[in-house]
Amino acid sequence: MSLLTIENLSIATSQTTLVSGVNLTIAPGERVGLIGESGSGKSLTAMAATGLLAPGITAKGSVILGDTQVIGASERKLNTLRGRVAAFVFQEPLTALDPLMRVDRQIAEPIQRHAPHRLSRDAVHAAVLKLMHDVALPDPERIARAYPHEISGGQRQRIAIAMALACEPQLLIADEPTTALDVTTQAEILALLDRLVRERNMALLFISHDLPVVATIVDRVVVLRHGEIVEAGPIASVFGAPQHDYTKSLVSAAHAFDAALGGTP
Ligand SMILES: Nc1ncnc2c1ncn2[C@@H]1O[C@H](COP(=O)(O)OP(=O)(O)OP(=O)(O)O)[C@@H](O)[C@H]1O
Repeated sequence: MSLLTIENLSIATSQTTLVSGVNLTIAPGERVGLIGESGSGKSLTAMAATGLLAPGITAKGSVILGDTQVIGASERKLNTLRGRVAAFVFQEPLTALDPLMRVDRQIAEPIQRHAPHRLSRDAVHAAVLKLMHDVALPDPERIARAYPHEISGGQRQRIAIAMALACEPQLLIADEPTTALDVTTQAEILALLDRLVRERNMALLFISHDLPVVATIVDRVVVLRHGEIVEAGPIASVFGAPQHDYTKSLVSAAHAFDAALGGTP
């Protein structure tokens, strides 16, 4: 059974269709990339997966997350899925973090919200430190007491990942999680996501405009252009023998970049 089944999804404002005819399934433990240029509808598709579209934007078709039809579901129902069935990591960790709250309280919040019973302070603190350890944050006792502006961008993204992991989601949706980071930190965060997804047997929907980045972490890729899927398949075939002109241009741009860096053309 799949974890996420999107069928014939269209997303529109009252004026324009932004996404149309999108089909996408993700099985438990599967890693899928969603790629396309800026504005192609990647984020909207991901938001629709958990019913997070902004007011004034409507989705049609079918989105089944876990065993729930997301389209038309109540906020109350959707809140039981968010965090537990699917959790998000966004491009800019500061959007997920409250600038005025210490890191430990922010990680504690989803732990407490989803706990089946009230947890003691010590139990919450231990759970926070465990998550910080899982995302390989150095000096967790210090960082736990810090405010977001007192830590690096890479550390902030690790905190955002820890918060996403708090409720042990079956599907992690990572929307350009490394785009705002420098190249070295980008590689570290990718390696971390790769390890966490493997160790926790989570499924991954990884969104990026960057084909080489996607290729390092997913098995299968779906290419969006102007709100429609133009190509989909295992990473080796999409990379090795792209069919659509747009995908061909993405692949040759990636090869050209590689060649410029002295890699294999
Ligand atoms: N709230 C909104 N109201 C109107 N249009 C929107 C809204 N959100 C997104 N759009 C439009 O929908 C299209 C798809 O947006 P989306 O954010 O999904 O693109 P994307 O592929 O994720 O791009 P990026 O890589 O830049 O994040 C864009 O043209 C965008 O301007």
